[in-house]
Amino acid sequence: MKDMISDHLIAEQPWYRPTGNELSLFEAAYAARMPVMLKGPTGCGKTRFVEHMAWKLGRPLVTVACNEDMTASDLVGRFLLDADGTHWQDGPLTLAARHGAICYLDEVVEARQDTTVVIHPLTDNRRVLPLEKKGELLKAHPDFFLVISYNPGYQSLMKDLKQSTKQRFGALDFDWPEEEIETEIIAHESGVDPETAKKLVEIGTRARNLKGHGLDEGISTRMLIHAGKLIAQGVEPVPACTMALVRPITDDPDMRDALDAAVATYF
Ligand SMILES: Nc1ncnc2c1ncn2[C@@H]1O[C@H](COP(=O)(O)OP(=O)(O)OP(=O)(O)O)[C@@H](O)[C@H]1O
Repeated sequence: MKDMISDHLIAEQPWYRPTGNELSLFEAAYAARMPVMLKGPTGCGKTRFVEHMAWKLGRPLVTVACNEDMTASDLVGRFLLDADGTHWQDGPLTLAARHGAICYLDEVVEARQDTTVVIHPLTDNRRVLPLEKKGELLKAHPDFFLVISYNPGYQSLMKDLKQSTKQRFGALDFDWPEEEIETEIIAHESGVDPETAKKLVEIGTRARNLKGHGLDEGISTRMLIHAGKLIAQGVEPVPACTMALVRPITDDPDMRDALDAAVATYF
């Protein structure tokens, strides 16, 4: 089991460009063992930030992509039957709590509320995880730390975290970086020159202004990086932007025209 957790250690520094004081706030929260919620739209750097922090703090990182079919057993663990009989297998949350990893529950709002409540005893000063089926009360390793991500845009009355869950966390807001910083990120991650990266960011800014006027979500940093990677592969900028930025985000013909026009302004 020790070996399984060492698989989660991050050997090389994941490049992360800070956009504010998030590094020091996260470190302080970690030192205080105050669970952290990263709030922000899809593709704005939350996962990269957690990876960077796990590397910086020297902790293994166990990531779980949450979904509505996920059960408490998927997080905590279950008995498995094999040729030698039954044996217990820790779920990702238990693995992290037992060995002192950072557990990152990505898009936690996707999980049903009856699944999410299993984190409650781990996120207050008890720091325990009851493994009811196994009859074990696991005391979390002193280095165990819980991080969740949450996209406020997706929230609805049907799908939201309970107040009793929210109030266990400190929260850091993530958003699209300032243009200068996002340009640096696009250039670094995709390999395009800074001038092209700047144009992509400007297209992104225009498209983000359409959010709420026909677009559900703005073009993410991730999508701009995709466009940059196609350009770095030798694809002409217009088809690269059409493929990476316009086509994935909307099927509405008027919206596609508006985005195509934004691309044509810069390339
Ligand atoms: N501040 C940043 N420093 C370095 N890279 C960044 C930064 N912000 C965004 N990126 C880049 O954007 C990509 C997408 O970010 P990331 O995967 O962290 O998004 P996310 O917010 O976790 O999205 P999701 O909620 O969909 O998982 C990263 O792979 C990275 O290349």
